[in-house]
Amino acid sequence: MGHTSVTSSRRISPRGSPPNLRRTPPKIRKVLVLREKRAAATEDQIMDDLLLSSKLKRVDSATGSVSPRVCAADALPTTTPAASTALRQTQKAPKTPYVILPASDTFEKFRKTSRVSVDIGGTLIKVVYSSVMDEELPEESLNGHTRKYAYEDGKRVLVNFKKFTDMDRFINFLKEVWTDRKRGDVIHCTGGGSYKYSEIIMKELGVRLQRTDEMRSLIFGVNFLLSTNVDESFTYHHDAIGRNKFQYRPIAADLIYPFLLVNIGTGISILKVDSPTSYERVGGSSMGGGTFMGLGSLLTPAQNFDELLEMANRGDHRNVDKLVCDIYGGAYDELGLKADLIAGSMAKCNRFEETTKKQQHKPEDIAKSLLLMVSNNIGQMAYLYGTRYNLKRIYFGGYFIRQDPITMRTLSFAINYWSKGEIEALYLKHEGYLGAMGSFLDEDGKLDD
Ligand SMILES: Nc1ncnc2c1ncn2[C@@H]1O[C@H](COP(=O)(O)OP(=O)(O)O)[C@@H](O)[C@H]1O
Ligand SMILES: CC(C)(COP(=O)(O)O)[C@@H](O)C(=O)NCCC(=O)O
Repeated sequence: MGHTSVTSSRRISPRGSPPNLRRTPPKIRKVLVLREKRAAATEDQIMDDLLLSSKLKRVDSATGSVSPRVCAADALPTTTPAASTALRQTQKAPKTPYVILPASDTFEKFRKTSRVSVDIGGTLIKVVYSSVMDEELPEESLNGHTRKYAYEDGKRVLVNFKKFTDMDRFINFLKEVWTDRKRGDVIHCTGGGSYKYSEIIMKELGVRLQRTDEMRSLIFGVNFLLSTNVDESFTYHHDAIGRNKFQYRPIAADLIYPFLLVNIGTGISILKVDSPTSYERVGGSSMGGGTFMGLGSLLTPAQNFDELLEMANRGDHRNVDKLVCDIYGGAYDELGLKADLIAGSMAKCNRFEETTKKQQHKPEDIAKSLLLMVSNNIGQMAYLYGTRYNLKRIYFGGYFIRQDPITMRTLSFAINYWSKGEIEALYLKHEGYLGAMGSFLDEDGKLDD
């Protein structure tokens, strides 16, 4: 595999091995490292801005038309004044991305009682819960929508998003925030853990559990987010500068379908979605986020996902991957394979030969190679399913993505390269919460008590 590698923009010599940072004179190396660090910090800042503001270019996903940078929340219907919130704890505007529920009979009830949902997957516990917000929102946190709008209807119902890696912490958190819960109340649940941990959850929280099928939850979730949150989905353009790397891709509710959803959690589920109620899981793969974490923890000293990802962002995969130029001495022009394409992931790490036996490889380089290997593979698979079902938009969900530049660049490159620009790779702000969001909304789950 590894046909769709994305490599760093440093130029490689056509008939030699690629330049290596370690061979660069120390002074220049220092400058290069500093520059890379600064670039990474800017990237983080851009990602935060992306999630909390609406100052990015908007290109309509269906028509391709570019719209002015209007505010996201303006597109939401106005809410009616708050009903009694006596039972509810109120809170300040969260610092993380949230969704303000639109006014409709369905959501009105969340003003009066708490609604809590959890998606317990193979790795992470994702919680979505409602809260009432008592203060007006600062302009920035409102995705740019005007102060007037914020004052108008006073209290708002927010949907909050939080993830846990630990069951005890998750339970304790809910005990703290879900203060108005009483016996007979329901916690909405999805994911494998909604079976595995049902008894603990019910016993500890003293509530009943209502289960929604994982795939149904994903579709409900993505449908709600795409149709409610104007700036939910975006594209990633690695070669652009600054904010232009990201473009929002709003889409009219009646044009959302059909699309392909590739959910990258511990493993991968691929769904062809024709409508909120008509969908099919057309494929899957075991080479997902769990693989990146598992192999990453075997092969590097990283202590957690964030460290591993950060390592990958510093690494140079060309030290561990065999490129086309390592085999051909340059490009393989007859097949259109560029010299810097990955020919074999981690192929430079084999210790079966005398010449390579004693070679040491940097963990950063291994982490980068691993991330590229997993993302390339997913990108190509997504493209193949997209083509098979003639779908023009592929939404990527799941906590693996983490809006990471390398991951998004690799996925987008693969889709764009193989489909010759016919299929678009799209990302979601609430990528990791599709399942939890869907079960939050589902009224017809199965009660377990
Ligand atoms: N803080 C984190 N801790 C663990 N895994 C993380 C973290 N952030 C991102 N991930 C990635 O997200 C994957 C889990 O994604 P998720 O969508 O929550 O799947 P699941 O439902 O299987 O838990 C992990 O396998 C890992 O690759
Ligand atoms: C079993 C799962 C649906 C569980 O979801 P997850 O916890 O990974 O989000 C998923 O891991 C998966 O689809 N795995 C791939 C299985 C396959 O080879 O089709």
